[in-house]
Amino acid sequence: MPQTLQSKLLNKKLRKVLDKKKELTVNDGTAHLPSSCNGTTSRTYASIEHLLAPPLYQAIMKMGLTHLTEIQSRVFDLLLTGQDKPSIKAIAKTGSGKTLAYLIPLVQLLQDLNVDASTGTVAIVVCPTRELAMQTYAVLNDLMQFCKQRPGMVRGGGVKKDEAKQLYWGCSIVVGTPGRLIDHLYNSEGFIYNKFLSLVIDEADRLFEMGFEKEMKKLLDKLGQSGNGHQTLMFSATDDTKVQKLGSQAFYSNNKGVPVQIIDLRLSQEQATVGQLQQDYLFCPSEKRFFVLYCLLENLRAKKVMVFVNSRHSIALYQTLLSSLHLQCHCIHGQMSQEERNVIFNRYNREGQGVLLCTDIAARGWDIPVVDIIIQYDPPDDPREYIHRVGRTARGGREGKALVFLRPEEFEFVNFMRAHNVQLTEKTVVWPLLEKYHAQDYAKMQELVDRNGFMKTLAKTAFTSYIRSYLSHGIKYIYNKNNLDLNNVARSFMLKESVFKSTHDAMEFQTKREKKKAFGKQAFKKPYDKRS
Ligand SMILES: Nc1ncnc2c1ncn2[C@@H]1O[C@H](COP(=O)(O)OP(=O)(O)OP(=O)(O)O)[C@@H](O)[C@H]1O
Repeated sequence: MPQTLQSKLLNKKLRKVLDKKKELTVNDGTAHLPSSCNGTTSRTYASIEHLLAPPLYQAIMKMGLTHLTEIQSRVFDLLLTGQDKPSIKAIAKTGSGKTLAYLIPLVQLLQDLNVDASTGTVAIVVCPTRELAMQTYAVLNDLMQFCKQRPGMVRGGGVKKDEAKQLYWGCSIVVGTPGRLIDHLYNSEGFIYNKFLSLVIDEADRLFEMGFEKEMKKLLDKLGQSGNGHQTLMFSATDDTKVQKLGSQAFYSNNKGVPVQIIDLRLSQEQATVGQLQQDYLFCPSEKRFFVLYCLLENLRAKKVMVFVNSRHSIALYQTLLSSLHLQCHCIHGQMSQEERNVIFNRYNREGQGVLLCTDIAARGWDIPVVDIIIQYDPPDDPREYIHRVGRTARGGREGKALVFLRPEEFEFVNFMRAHNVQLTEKTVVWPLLEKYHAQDYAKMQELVDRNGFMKTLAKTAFTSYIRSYLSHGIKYIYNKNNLDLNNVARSFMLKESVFKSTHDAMEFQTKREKKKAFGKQAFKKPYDKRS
């Protein structure tokens, strides 16, 4: 499709500004050098003031940013100073400041082009979860507080009509989740994006995985029809060869000759996670898992803790049991209503201590202030998910701890993670002390399940979900069903014995359930609500 006159003019204007900037750029040779402790380089925002429009610089100063992080420095060199407007694939560790690395150049782009509400949307940021979209939108709002343009947000769970109205009034940058973005691109007449220039895909490896790939294809197709040729900026802390193919299609489907640059900060570093993160594992037999979790949480009452659990049923069970002993926990999972999710997300964000029981919807991108420790009670799906989960702590140069529960039979996990550049150290459990101080209270929780029919049903459902998720785990040689003693597993769900006679029975049950899910009415009800 030929370029429109308007977009040509827009690109010409942009090139002029960029040329001017190139002349002004001074590389003092100190960029990218790590500074003392807080994860930033020695390069300051003051030293790049000339590359930034006054309203943007003013906002950056108000946000208290002084130094650039390495990823910011590398991305700005390409997007703020280069003559071309390249597409970028950037991989940098969790908490390294990727959000500002892409948002600052986008806001600067608006100033360079002097766009206004009538120009429509010039840039779109896609995020895999609603909370991540909200968080990114909040940072964007801060950055644009002195700009004349307005940002917008569209996400599952939001009021579609209000979002459409907001788009109609003109949002220069729109942050959103894929399903809702597609919805507006196809159905909202007031959504003007014929001068669209930049697409950001945050948590790119997640967004090109199964489950999102169809939506992403649809999104790219639709944006491709805008005909201008846009840059694509992909960011993540991890990469995956399985999804690389689809990801590279995003670069080339509508780039109209836009060059592609790769920034992979992992190559220069031996560890996949940040240095100030202490990572431990503990061996714990199946039947003792919840007992040990309870003891840990008792001892961590004064800390801010996130506990990753693989099913919402387990979350419901553990939350009820723990609160019966006055150990209050927040919980968040994909089946909660959006309002509930917002309330919990905001409350946990504000609190200085407390426990959040969560599923993997909280694994990626969440920037919660000062989480002290991440506990992976149930196993992560793969090394990438492990890296994102532990990345919720030790952010922005701060220190943090992470602990993963392993059954003794799962010891290979340690070597497996070492092969993925994650070093774990063993934490020993002093069993006699735990028994001495906590066994009595634990017995009270056991009694609660024994006596209460509702709790027993909850425990059975949680157990069933755990077994199903264990049996479908991708790393079979580590999470091996053959060495799973179902009765012992049942004990950590406060049950006397397993619901199934064998793992085979559990598999059968799983198949029936899945068939029902695939062909039942529920499967078609809310296609975009299920994952996020
Ligand atoms: N230049 C900077 N100076 C000080 N703090 C910064 C800077 N850049 C980012 N931060 C802070 O560091 C924290 C982590 O940033 P951000 O959320 O962008 O990380 P990320 O790389 O996107 O992490 P993830 O991969 O987990 O999504 C945030 O609290 C952010 O405000």
